Amino acid sequence: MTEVSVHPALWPAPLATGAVEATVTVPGSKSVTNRALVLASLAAEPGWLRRPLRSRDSLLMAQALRALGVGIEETVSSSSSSPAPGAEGVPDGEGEAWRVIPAGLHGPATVDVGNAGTVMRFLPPVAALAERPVRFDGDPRSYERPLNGVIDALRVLGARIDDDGRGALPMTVHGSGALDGGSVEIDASSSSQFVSALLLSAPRFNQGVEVRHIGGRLPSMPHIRMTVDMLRAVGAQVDEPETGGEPDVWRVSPSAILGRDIVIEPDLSNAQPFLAAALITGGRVTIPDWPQRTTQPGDALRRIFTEMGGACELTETGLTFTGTGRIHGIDVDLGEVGELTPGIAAVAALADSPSTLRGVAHLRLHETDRLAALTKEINGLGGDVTETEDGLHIRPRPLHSGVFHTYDDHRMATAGAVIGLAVAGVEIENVATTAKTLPDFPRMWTTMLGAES
Ligand SMILES: O=C(O)C1=C[C@@H](OP(=O)(O)O)[C@@H](O)[C@H](O)C1
Ligand SMILES: C=C(OP(=O)(O)O)C(=O)O
Repeated sequence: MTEVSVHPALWPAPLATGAVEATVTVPGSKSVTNRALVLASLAAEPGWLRRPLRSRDSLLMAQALRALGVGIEETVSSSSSSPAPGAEGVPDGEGEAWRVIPAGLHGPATVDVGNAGTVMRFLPPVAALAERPVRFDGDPRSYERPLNGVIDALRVLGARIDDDGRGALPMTVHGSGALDGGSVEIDASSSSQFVSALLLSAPRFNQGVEVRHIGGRLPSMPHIRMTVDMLRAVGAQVDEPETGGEPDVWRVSPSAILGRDIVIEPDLSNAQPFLAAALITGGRVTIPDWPQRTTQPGDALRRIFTEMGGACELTETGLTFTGTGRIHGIDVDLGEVGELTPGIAAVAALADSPSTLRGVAHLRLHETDRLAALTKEINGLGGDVTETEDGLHIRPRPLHSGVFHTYDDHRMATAGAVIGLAVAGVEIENVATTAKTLPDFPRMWTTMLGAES
């Protein structure tokens, strides 16, 4: 639905000429921003998001919610603007804030999901609470990404949805202004976002929801934890496996959602390429405001990149990661943190020993088939990667120059840039695709390298 550029330019990935020494401020988390937008839109009173991510995925989310009647006002926090009551810990002048003013949700509307999993999965339950039809459409790839868990579940919970029978986009949700809710079984082994989607809107369902996962292994559990934590922070009552509930069952009671004032954490998955730069070049990179406690999967990088050869220190001010220039291979199950796979594969291709990345078969259904794309592109530079049933074997080889294709996948682009630090002549096709979650990536990358010692 959104225009995709036909002849994206090649971006020469800069080669590192020394150890990277930099402090990199990373914009807000996509996953936290888009959950916060949904919850604030369903709330009983206005709320604030401080330091939200402004990227394609979050702007599509905001645009869709506005189309359903929600007011989302963008302001720049400064001493001249009046801070919301209770806004703590955000100094004046520190970036943007979005004020979200909930309203009666209504169609008719068309939602462009782009290729955002969070938009295509989190918004159909919201549309089911709206009056009148809401049509969902998106990039060609969005038609191929699984949505059946959400569509089938919403039908069981009382919604009327017209799709073409494939359980995928495009589709129309015919909302009636309310949804019964109740109990539903889903197979969420292809995406944790099915569970998150149903839970996020559930306080507003007449009977709340009970979601029971009945399929194979559920990926990305930290993202479900994030959903549960954020629901509890807005006053919802949630029973879930990790706090004594039944395994694979989540329950949300009907309740009002409180309007809150929240500061969005930096996106730790988008910190990954910058940490990788320290690891690869034997440098040191600091990411300010790295949270002391978080449900973001990117926090696992502290452990994973340490095992691959670096060291890190988490202080009050942020995370400092230091590399030695020696990179070790790793045998790791990434099922909980699948979105880190492209960046880890890039580092693994430069290591001194082989790696096995497991537990990520569902990545075949992400922005692109990430297992096929990583295999093809790393091998295209002279690498030796093979796909397994649920991941990748990566045997490091001397790599050479070439074009690294991205398949409209932001994390392929940043993975290619990481390889380009160590391999001369790597060109990234369509680096602009990083705009999905990190629009300023090329400038941030060259600024970081400008600070090489
Ligand atoms: O809920 C979320 O914010 C996300 C959940 C994960 O999706 P999958 O469970 O489909 O992998 C993750 O990969 C995606 O980047 C963001
Ligand atoms: C899988 C990802 O995104 P989405 O939210 O579109 O699923 C990702 O960002 O790595």
